[in-house]
Amino acid sequence: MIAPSNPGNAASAAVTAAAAAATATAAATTSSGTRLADSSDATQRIGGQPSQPTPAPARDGDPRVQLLEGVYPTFVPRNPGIQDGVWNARDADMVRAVLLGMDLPSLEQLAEHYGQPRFRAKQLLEGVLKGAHSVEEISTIPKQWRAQLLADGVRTGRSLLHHSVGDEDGTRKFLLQLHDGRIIETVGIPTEDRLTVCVSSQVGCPMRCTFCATGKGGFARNLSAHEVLDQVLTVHEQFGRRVSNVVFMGMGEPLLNLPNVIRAYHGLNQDIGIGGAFITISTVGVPNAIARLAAAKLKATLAVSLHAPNQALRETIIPSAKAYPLEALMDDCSSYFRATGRRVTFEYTLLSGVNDEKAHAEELTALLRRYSLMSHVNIIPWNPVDESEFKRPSRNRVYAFKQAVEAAGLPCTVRETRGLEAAAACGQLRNQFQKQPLPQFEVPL
Ligand SMILES: C[S@@+](CC[C@H](N)C(=O)[O-])C[C@H]1O[C@@H](n2cnc3c(N)ncnc32)[C@H](O)[C@@H]1O
Ligand code: SF4
Repeated sequence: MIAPSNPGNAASAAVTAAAAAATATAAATTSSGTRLADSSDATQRIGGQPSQPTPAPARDGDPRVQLLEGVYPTFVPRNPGIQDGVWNARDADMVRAVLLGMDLPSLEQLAEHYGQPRFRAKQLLEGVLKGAHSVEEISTIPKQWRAQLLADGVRTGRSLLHHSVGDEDGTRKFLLQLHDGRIIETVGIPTEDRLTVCVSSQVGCPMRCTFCATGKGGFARNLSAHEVLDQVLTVHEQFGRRVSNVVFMGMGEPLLNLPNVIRAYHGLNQDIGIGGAFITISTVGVPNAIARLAAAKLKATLAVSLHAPNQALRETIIPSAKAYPLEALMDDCSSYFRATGRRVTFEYTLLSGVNDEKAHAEELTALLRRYSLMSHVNIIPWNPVDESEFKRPSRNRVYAFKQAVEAAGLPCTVRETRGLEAAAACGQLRNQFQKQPLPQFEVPL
């Protein structure tokens, strides 16, 4: 593991400033021009309660990562404040409750708080999973209680469908408007026997990879677990079909939002019924985070966005690589494999004339073989992004690269480009609709 490039305090101060900037600009504008209040203000006023300061999230581990995770509050997290089996929830937590993503014990405590029998907790959960967008629509619970929950500002956690586009190959991209007016992208990718959802983990992304439309669009905040689950429920509803796979390959860097990603994983697994092996978490690399992911003992597949076989080239396309050198990243992948026994996938976005030479393929396979990770290479031909100087490689070039990787004995696939991706790379559609530019700032990794 590398040493931090910035002393902790300086890094913390920088990220705190970034967090404050994100919060200060949290008021957003809808497509119709209506200005929406920052949701933290809105929740503080719910139910006529006096303004309450939002509780600071717990910060264990690396403060550089933790501070970004805490950019935005998670309302009632899974197992909130449970210590020795007792939930020390305050009334203020109740009025901020979001049902989606709460686990059964927490929902039971919510029911008890209102003097309702425990079995009502299951009715709340099932109501939301079956498509209730508002507490009012959960018809299995008493009408009077519904009114009370509504008055207290208890939300289901569902977003508004803002816009959607479809392609003839069946892929559909959805823009979802969140509680605070911000917009995220989610994609449903159907095949005969699968429906995969490509979920976002953040509003924007602070990593600023040079070839990525999301990276160019700035960063606002982390998503809460319920905002990830909502994306999957939306795709399920829109396609009228069971979701089989979830990939964290939409907007954002999941390992900068690890607690919420882990909570979302458990919700996907336990509430929505998606097997852990059918969930993929993709990362460009965040110091200390891969070890924390290993410690969470998920069955998900780890996909690492490598995109270059050496440090010098990687730094030119991924700014955060300067703070997290390739060797340290590979050491962490190796430790992850030893700790979990799970194969790591390496993603390689192929950029014409930048990283697509045969020599790059050979260097890549030599690197992966050195770490003997049972790795698998997934080539992603670059999808054009407006105002970008990169070029998409030709089909011949893509398959020549694949052949060179396979010739060295490593399994390699090419990610099929669906029509929509070719027309609008990840993050680009959202950039067109998020009228208010998001702040740009450095992640002091
Ligand atoms: C959007 S990122 C999200 C997950 C995570 N932040 C990461 O970088 O792995 C998912 C994958 O999409 C790739 N990607 C981003 N923009 C792309 C583009 N315009 N064309 C092809 N792949 C792209 C990234 O390199 C990454 O491997
Ligand atoms: S590729 Fe991933 S890490 Fe890089 S800017 Fe895009 S979303 Fe963020």
